[in-house]
Amino acid sequence: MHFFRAKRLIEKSAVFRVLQKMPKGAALHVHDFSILRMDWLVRNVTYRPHCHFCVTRHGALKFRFAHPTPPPPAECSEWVLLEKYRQELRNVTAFDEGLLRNFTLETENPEEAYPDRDVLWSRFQAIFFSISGLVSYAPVFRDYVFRGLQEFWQDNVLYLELRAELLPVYELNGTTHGPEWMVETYRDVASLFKREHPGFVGMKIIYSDHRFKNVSLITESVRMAMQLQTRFPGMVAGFDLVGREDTGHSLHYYRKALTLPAAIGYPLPYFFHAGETDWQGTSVDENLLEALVLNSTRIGHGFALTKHPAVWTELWKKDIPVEVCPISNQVLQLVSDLRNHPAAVLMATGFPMVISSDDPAMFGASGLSYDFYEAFMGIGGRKADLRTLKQLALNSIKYSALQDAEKKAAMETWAKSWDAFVTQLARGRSEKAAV
Ligand SMILES: O=c1[nH]cnc2c1ncn2[C@@H]1O[C@H](CO)[C@@H](O)[C@H]1O
Repeated sequence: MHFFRAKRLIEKSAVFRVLQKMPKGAALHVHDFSILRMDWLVRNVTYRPHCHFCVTRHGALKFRFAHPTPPPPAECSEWVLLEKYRQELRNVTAFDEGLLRNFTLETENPEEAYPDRDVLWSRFQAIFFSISGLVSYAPVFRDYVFRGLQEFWQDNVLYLELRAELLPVYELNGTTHGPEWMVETYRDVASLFKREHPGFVGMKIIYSDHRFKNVSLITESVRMAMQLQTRFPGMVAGFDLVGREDTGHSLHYYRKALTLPAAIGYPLPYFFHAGETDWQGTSVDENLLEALVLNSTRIGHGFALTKHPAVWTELWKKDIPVEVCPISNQVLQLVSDLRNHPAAVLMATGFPMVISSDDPAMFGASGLSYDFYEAFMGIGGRKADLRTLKQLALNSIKYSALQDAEKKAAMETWAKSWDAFVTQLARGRSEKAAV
């Protein structure tokens, strides 16, 4: 059953409630602006003063906080002050519900709404475009990151690695901040969160750029990744390329840019998206081979991996895990049957993997529990049990970009909460048995 239809049933299940309480370790594959439930953007952010919107030629909503009202952008109608617009509406609730629908891919009938990947990915990109005007406003950005961490922490996740594009963040007067400011802000917000939540380990950034850019732009980004990592070694874990893989450039196309760090003797870690497709034989498949050759630390998705036994074997030898994101694959790659997800083959053979949620807010999910549910009930098969779950949680810390000492500490923290979780689970069982 498609996740959009299964969601309510999942939430009612006893398995899901256990998974929510389970210490899941780390979220290693999540994208910057989709870590926090979208309803916060509607209920909180769009109600802040000076929020403007306009409608682009393609019918997408664009947002901007500004004072005074700036001239409209080229692709847009006039800016409308949202506060004023709402005052004139008869039914604000319906408007807000419409906004929320605009901010997620959720729908009753996904097969009808998204007949193919083109329709789906253009909606997906349009949502990122729309919400970026809200999240990239400096005061919102700080709150967004804090609340995003909170959402994962409440879901019993103690550490995150975030694919972040580090696009400019703006202030009310129109001034903007660059990537350094953003990494500093991520760092400061994460340490504030850590201070307030003992047991939380922190977060790192995987600087990511879009694979529709040409090789010279990506060369600049690779340089930027090295600069950022040199300046913030504890915060910047490495580099990745994001965006739709089959219409974007291949890793091979970027070869010159991506081999630059090695050529100058700088070991820049890579965390490539590769093989995020169920259609064999495209350059997306070849990205797997290229990711291996480029020494990727982990493989994002690796959905196509089982069709390439030689790459599969090599990755295994080098202990390079795949980051499996079941709900994302179902929604974005139109995978209908998660029991036959390639990760089921990988898991049955013991290939290293971690479970992550990619863009939970986009899919109407949150944290990691929904994806763990799909991994446990679908991918893991009939015999998946507490040991399976424990291994997946352990893997998420083992394969993280934490340094050895940090990793050891994270492992200890996680192990304590795991023991408490298992004790509680056993107590629950014996209480049930006594009734
Ligand atoms: O599953 C995915 N595969 C490839 N790119 C993705 C996926 N999810 C999100 N993004 C990309 O990440 C950017 C935000 O960091 C978005 O622009 C989106 O295109």
